[in-house]
Amino acid sequence: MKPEHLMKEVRVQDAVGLRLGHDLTRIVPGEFKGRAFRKGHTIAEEDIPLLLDIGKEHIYILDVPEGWVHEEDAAIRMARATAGDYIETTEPSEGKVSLKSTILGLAKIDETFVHLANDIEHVVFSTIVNDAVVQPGKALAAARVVPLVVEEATVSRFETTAQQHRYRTNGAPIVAVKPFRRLKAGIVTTGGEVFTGRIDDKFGPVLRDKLAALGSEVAEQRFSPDDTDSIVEHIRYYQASGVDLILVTGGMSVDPDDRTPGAIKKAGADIVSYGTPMLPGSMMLFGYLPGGTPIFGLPGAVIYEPFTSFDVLLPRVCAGERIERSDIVRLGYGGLIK
Ligand SMILES: Nc1nc2c(c(=O)[nH]1)N[C@H]1C(S)=C(S)[C@@H](COP(=O)(O)OP(=O)(O)OC[C@H]3O[C@@H](n4cnc5c(N)ncnc54)[C@H](O)[C@@H]3O)O[C@H]1N2
Ligand code: MOO
Repeated sequence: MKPEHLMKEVRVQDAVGLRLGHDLTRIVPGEFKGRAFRKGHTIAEEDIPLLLDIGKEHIYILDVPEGWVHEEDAAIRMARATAGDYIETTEPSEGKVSLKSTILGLAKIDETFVHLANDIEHVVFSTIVNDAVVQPGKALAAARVVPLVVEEATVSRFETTAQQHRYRTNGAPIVAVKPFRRLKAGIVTTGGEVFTGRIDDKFGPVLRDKLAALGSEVAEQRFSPDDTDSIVEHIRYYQASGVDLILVTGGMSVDPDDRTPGAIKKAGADIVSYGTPMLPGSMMLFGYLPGGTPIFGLPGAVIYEPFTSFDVLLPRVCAGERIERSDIVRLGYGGLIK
């Protein structure tokens, strides 16, 4: 049985008093795109001109038989099967249900599931990318099916795929948001030109803004000449003062005065990676100090470029994720920003 045989087609002029089988969309370029009539709306005499304006000479009156699922019910079930922590689902509109964040946090989306789901014929499960920073109200995913009604098997296959995913991953979320922790960061700003006051420091304000945007803060900023032992001393000071995160700025590339990577190593850090296959931000270093405090070596580009490898890794650190070398290796693909 084809879906079109499940629906009764009625001329709009004959539809007064009947209930609409699905949302009807109106598009006026530059002005409006949205729902003009809601599913279930009882058609009145005065609706007929607008129905004709949006190109409807006939409408569907729907009677969904056993074994078939209306697009709205399908979308609701798909959203329910995938929504995890800090996600709210919208009412269906034009057959679509969105999964929106209720908080500021890190988007967690399982890419493997998304591909498996969209391999089911008629399923549309569209998401943003994993590990993006999301604001409250931001949609992470939207679910719908293509025809107005689908076979029950389509929806139940989607639900089973979601269940199997949970089983396979020990309950990992399909679409969820991880809240950020409130971290206190200590900054060590290197560079003789800043230390001696030849130029004004630009790293402090940039890092304060980036941390504040994620709900964290700078506890203190200390300045150091390009001297390994001095940098190590500042790192140790922050370790003793118990900050959650240490950011060492400048001196990350190839000049003889670039001491930062050596100093971070000398402070005892386990270096996850010096070098990040993203541009800009390729000279970034990331590691963990004994005791587990994450430490970044930040290249000069962070004060100039709005989006670098630091903007990819900082949110993950704020969300409490442990960064492995494989996470950094994967940044190369799609990592050429500029
Ligand atoms: N021959 C090569 N040159 C460069 C390489 C390379 O691999 N080979 N890498 C490039 C990349 S990528 C970057 S990023 C930059 C900068 O690296 P550094 O982290 O070593 O930056 P610095 O040399 O310390 O400073 C560069 C520039 O930025 C100014 N600066 C630094 N800190 C501050 C501050 N706190 N406030 C204001 N301005 C600051 C500094 O005065 C310099 O003008 O290297 C590329 N070059
Ligand atoms: O480390 Mo640099 O940030 O690639 O410009």
